[in-house]
Amino acid sequence: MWGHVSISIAILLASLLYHYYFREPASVVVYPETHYDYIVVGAGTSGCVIASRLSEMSNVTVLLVEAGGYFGWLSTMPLLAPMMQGTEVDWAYQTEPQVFSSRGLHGYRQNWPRGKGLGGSGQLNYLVHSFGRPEDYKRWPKGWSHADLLPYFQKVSNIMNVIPMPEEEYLTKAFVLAEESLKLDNVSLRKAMYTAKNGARWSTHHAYLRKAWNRKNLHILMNTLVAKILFKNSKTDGIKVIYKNGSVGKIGVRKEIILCAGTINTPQLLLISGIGPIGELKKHKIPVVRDLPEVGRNLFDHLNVPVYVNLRERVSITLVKLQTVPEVFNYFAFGTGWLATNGVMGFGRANNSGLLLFGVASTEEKLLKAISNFETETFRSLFPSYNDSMHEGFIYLVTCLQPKSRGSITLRSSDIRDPPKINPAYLQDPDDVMCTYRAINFALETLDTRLFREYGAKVHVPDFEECRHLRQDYRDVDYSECVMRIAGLTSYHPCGTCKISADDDAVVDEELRVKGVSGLRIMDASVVPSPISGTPNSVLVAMAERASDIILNRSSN
Ligand SMILES: Cc1cc2nc3c(=O)[nH]c(=O)nc-3n(C[C@H](O)[C@H](O)[C@H](O)COP(=O)(O)OP(=O)(O)OC[C@H]3O[C@@H](n4cnc5c(N)ncnc54)[C@H](O)[C@@H]3O)c2cc1C
Repeated sequence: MWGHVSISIAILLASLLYHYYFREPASVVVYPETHYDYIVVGAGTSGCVIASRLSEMSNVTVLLVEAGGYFGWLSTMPLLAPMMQGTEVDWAYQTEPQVFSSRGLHGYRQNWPRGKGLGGSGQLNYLVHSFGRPEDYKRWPKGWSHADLLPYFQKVSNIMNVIPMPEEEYLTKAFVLAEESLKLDNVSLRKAMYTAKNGARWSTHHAYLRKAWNRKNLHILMNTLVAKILFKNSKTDGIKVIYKNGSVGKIGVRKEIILCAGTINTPQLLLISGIGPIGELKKHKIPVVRDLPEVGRNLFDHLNVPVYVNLRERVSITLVKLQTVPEVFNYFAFGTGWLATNGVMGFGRANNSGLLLFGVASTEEKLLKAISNFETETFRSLFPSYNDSMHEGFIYLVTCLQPKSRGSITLRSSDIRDPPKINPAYLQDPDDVMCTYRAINFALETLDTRLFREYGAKVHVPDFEECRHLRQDYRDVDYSECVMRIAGLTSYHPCGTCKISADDDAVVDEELRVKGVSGLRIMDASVVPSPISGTPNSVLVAMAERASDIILNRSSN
């Protein structure tokens, strides 16, 4: 009898799991209707929030169009996120060769991964949570001040399940305690926060879209590329789409199209649709709908300098420690242990200097070289643990939080399938060099504190041929500059290419409406007007919540 009961329970559990994970949600469609009230382009961090909130109104119809499909199980494990880069769920962009940076990377190009599929880059990212600093928003236009966004930040912290790194961790403790000993202004060294639930990734795909994807008034069209926005007398008429099989279609819109395709693809789509600097449109023989000179400009990103710190004590995460049976068992049975985290233990700031403490000592050469695009010599020089999976240490990712360099997105061709030209112009502004140098020194100062000294923390100084004529010491500004121009890496935070502003030079107004046309808004990282002193994902979720209220003419609740 007990045998039958166990089998029945097993079948019940299996069918529940199957239904939870594999059943196609009712909103997913293959053949869309001819018209919708709202069309949301891109199911990434922002698009999932917008589509979910708009479809709460049962009297409107919403279509969410996404170029990719579902992300696989790998995306659920926080620590394995880098393994998805370069796969079919990544747009796998590369920047143009950089003039002022990236000298230790193949072709002087940075890899710029972007998520492709339900959840977008939020399904590929490292889950670090931050809302930046209140003063960041002083430069933002009306309606987007820190006070305006605060109710949304509070709401989002719950919905996105923001949690801290585990309490008992050695490196976190050393990092947080270091704050007391530092004689720096506005310093804060905190335990890193991230968005996860029961050891698994928690993105807007989970927190918003999954809650909405059985609604009758929401349709989700996957594996479909939006190729162009169509206009009739400067008012949006619909979208031109390319389906997976290559066939082309048109879908009409009654109220609004909301672009949520991200910092790179949103300006690309606008340009191809005839909205952008007239010179760029003419160069590609694109009929002009609206001359908007700022489309694609104002591109900014944080440039991270990886500073490796050797440790004497066994207090970091090494590959050997990760591959033990209890570690793997604890993850799969209880959703705990290092595999359940993103490995980021501390997040620090002192004025415009930023620090992330990544506690994984081992640097798996094949994977990290593939994702960073580092040349072998650069990689081996930076990371003494490249061939030793037991080496103890950690990586400080050091950054200037308010970079001044600005780059651009321009077209390679008028075909949406051709990747646009990405030029972040890292370190073009000399102030960014000094700002990054100060951040490196901030990192060094944290190491000269009690617990880090007890752990035997000692900074590793890379021996780059190009910097050998200089004093091999990060405290030497010329040496630090040399290293940052060779080894600085994207932090994956590009924003700003369709900035919000009340000024004439803006792409969208304070209500996110694209200037000079009607029925078109943007809500994604491209509208962020100036850098956030932290990570952008949670800020975008809050902004998308506010954008939904603006579109539906609701107040915050
Ligand atoms: C590797 C990596 C690590 C990161 N780590 C962090 C972190 O730890 N913390 C943090 O806060 N931020 C992090 N970020 C940044 C953060 O994830 C992004 O800023 C955020 O996800 C951007 O959201 P978005 O809505 O602007 O665009 P996305 O989330 O990129 O969404 C855009 C969506 O639009 C779709 N799309 C694009 N073009 C088209 C088209 N023509 N037709 C149809 N669909 C289209 C895309 O496929 C995608 O799904 C990271 C990013 C990456 C890539």
